[in-house]
Amino acid sequence: MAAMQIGMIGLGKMGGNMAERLRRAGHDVVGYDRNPESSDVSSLDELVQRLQAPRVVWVMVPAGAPTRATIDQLCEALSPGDIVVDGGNSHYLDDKKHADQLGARDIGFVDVGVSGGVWGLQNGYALMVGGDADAVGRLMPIFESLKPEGEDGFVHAGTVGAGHFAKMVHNGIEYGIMQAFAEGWELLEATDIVTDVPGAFKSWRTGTVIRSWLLDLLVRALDQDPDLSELKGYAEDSGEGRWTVQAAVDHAVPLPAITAALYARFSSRQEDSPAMKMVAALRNQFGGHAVASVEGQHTKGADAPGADVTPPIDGH
Ligand SMILES: NC(=O)C1=CN([C@@H]2O[C@H](COP(=O)(O)OP(=O)(O)OC[C@H]3O[C@@H](n4cnc5c(N)ncnc54)[C@H](O)[C@@H]3O)[C@@H](O)[C@H]2O)C=CC1
Ligand SMILES: O=C(CO)[C@H](O)[C@H](O)COP(=O)(O)O
Repeated sequence: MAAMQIGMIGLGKMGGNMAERLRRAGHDVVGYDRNPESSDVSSLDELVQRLQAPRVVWVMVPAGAPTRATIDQLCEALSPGDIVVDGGNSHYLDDKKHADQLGARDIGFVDVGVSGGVWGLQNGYALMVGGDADAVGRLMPIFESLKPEGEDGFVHAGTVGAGHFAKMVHNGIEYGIMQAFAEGWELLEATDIVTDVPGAFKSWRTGTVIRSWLLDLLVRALDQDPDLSELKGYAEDSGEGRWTVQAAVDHAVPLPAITAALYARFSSRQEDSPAMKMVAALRNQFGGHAVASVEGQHTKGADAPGADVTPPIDGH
């Protein structure tokens, strides 16, 4: 596979390792990051000057405003025949705008959904590519070096936007799988029935229907902190999950599992649940059911006749 020259913008957890994987494969990589400590050049303009035309520049910065600003700058600095690759987790609807903006100057655009996280340097990166066949063909030596060894780990998913749409759905699935593992773990931990919870997860790594890399990573996390006591039950999201749900609404496709997983993250960020306060207040209003006060005590409803503590639920 022919060695190429490529500019990499954004040398963080992803771009830094991707640049290193490309260098190990023999490519000439010039990296630019706004953080001078990790950058090979002092500005985006210097990066462009260091590259020989026709240039390839891979953008690997946070999605949204940083990616848009970088593509605006590249549109000014690059020349006809060059190609810009957006490998960040950008919204798929941004891709058409970027392709049109760059295309007006005869600069090509390819969107790539990248998966592999901080393990990609050693394992390779799965790539989901959107763009026209000529541009994608020119980039194949780069893709071949980034992807994992073997047949899988690469798809030319369609025209511009298809790469990021595929990655968005991938991440939606990621939300659902993680949530299912997390809920299973909570149930096992909440009961005394299985006495070796980490052992149960370990045993599932081989031969089971649910063996997977996420399961391997779950086992690794429990090895490091067996009951996750060092963590708070708080999970951020960076956009892909909500965009998956938004796309599902736009196309009237039911995604109950992925949607629930997204909402579970929102719930994790609440110290208390305003909605559940209202549910408690309404139960108290109509049924005189006990509520938990902010002091943590169960109290009777002030005006409800005969309000008392809810009896235990008999599940059988
Ligand atoms: N971390 C992950 O597991 C994955 C991340 N991604 C996506 O890859 C992109 C990069 O993510 P990470 O490397 O994890 O983030 P990061 O925060 O580790 O790195 C981002 C880098 O971009 C630099 N940067 C930000 N704005 C810049 C600008 N205008 N010009 C030059 N450099 C700039 C920052 O200084 C930083 O070094 C994001 O779009 C992210 O959503 C995609 C797949 C997996
Ligand atoms: O793309 C990824 C993994 O495939 C990134 O790690 C992404 O940040 C995960 O999404 P979120 O931050 O919403 O959990």
